[in-house]
Amino acid sequence: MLVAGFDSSTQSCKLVVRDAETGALVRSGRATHPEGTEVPPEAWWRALAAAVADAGGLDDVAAVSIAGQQHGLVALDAEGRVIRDALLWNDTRSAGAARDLIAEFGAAYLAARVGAVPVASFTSTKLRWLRDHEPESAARVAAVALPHDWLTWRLLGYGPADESPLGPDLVALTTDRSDASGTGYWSPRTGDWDRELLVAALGHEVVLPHVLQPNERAGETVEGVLPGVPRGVIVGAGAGDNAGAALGLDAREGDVVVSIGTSGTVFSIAAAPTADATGLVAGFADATGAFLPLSATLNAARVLDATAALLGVDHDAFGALVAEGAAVPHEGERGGGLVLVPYFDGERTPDLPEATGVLAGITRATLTRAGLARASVEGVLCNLAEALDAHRALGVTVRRVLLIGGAAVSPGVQAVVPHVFDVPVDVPAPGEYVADGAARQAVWTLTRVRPDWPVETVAHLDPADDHGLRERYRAEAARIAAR
Ligand SMILES: Nc1ncnc2c1ncn2[C@@H]1O[C@H](COP(=O)(O)OP(=O)(O)O)[C@@H](O)[C@H]1O
Ligand SMILES: O=C(CO)[C@@H](O)[C@H](O)COP(=O)(O)O
Repeated sequence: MLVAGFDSSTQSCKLVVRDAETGALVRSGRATHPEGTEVPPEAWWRALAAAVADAGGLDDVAAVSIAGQQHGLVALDAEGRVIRDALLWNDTRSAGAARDLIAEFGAAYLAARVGAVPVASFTSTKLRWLRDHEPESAARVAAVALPHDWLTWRLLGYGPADESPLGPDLVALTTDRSDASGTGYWSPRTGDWDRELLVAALGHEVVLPHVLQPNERAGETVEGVLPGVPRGVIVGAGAGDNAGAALGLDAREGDVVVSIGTSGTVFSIAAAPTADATGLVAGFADATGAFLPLSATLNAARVLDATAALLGVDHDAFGALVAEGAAVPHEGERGGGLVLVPYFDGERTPDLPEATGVLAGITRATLTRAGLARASVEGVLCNLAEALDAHRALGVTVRRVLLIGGAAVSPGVQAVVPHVFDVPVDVPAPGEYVADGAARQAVWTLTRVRPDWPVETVAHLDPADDHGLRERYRAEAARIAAR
């Protein structure tokens, strides 16, 4: 018996088809998403269809789940049509709306009520932005969904009357605990939507998706929904991508997952909900019925992409340059060496949406290609290590880090990791762990038993001396925050 899992992520849609019993990868598919921080959801649906075609169809698959990028605002009108392009998690135009909501309710109050202090990424702030900047669109909103909710709805056959077999039944929208917890108007503590905060953000009531439990069915597919998708495939609840990755890795308490993809994320499994009034750690829910304290940064793999592009090298040559730079001792370098604070796209953790990156410690000796490559990796990792410390401050147990995401395989990243993280780091075999989590959920939904598939590790990195790097990074980051 086969199952399938999707990861509809920021940059692409990835699909894995796995054997339900052993977890063996049978085939996979992939398609790219458009660039930009506002995207027509239709592009995700086209990419999902292309990923299905790329994988040779799902005719032999018994169950499927969709995980996806969190927070994105999909606003639907009463006819089930998307009202405007979706504003994604990395769109910072709603930074002012986040400040307004915090001013109205208070950071500590919101953290206690919905587990997190809103930042520009959260759906609630995007709704407030819509109310304030596009009031005609805001007035037409009849339902609000997240990317994975909307894709699940479409896969079940719902959508505008002329585009879907089942038509625009908004009440058929579903989501899961993990993605609901990233909206800013769902409480991980009570498990309920917070409609007062929804109305405070948008200005009026709307239909919100029904929140499914981790192994609950969203429904099953019908005829004619998508080429390569037969009728009768069981559709699981889906998940936010980070909760999907935690499930895909079978992460347990004591494990902290650090992902270096489009976003940088640090998340851990917790038995009880968290509420961090500093806003550094969002108290999300996970995809197993537990909780997922999470910090997300806007600046991760793309900082390395940008630095590699500047240096005119590909990923492999960039990794070699970083490894070369990592061998250079910091001692004796006046100022201690280059420090790159990587706020290229503004930053979310810490909450500095208007910030830009800074390169400090420049001397004639330090400003080398290898030094710059190394500093870019160090900066991205130090930013994530600061977030890890914020988890510890909340009482999260940190026994080891699991390093995943597109850039985790880089030898340059792996050369720097021991000097930044003060706990052992395991690097699971390169894979699509978000899509794998969705596939595990599909099995769980189908059989009522959470699968126990193995996870292979390809590297184990023990902590090493940081040569004062974390302290120098902290000083430079503090200078930016103080501005
Ligand atoms: N060997 C590598 N070294 C550094 N970065 C890499 C490498 N391979 C992929 N990446 C980067 O990883 C990012 C994609 O990460 P991924 O986790 O797949 O994305 P997403 O966050 O969209 O799911 C891209 O920015 C890509 O350039
Ligand atoms: O905003 C968050 C988590 O809070 C991001 O993790 C998004 O969920 C996007 O993830 P990727 O597409 O980068 O994997």
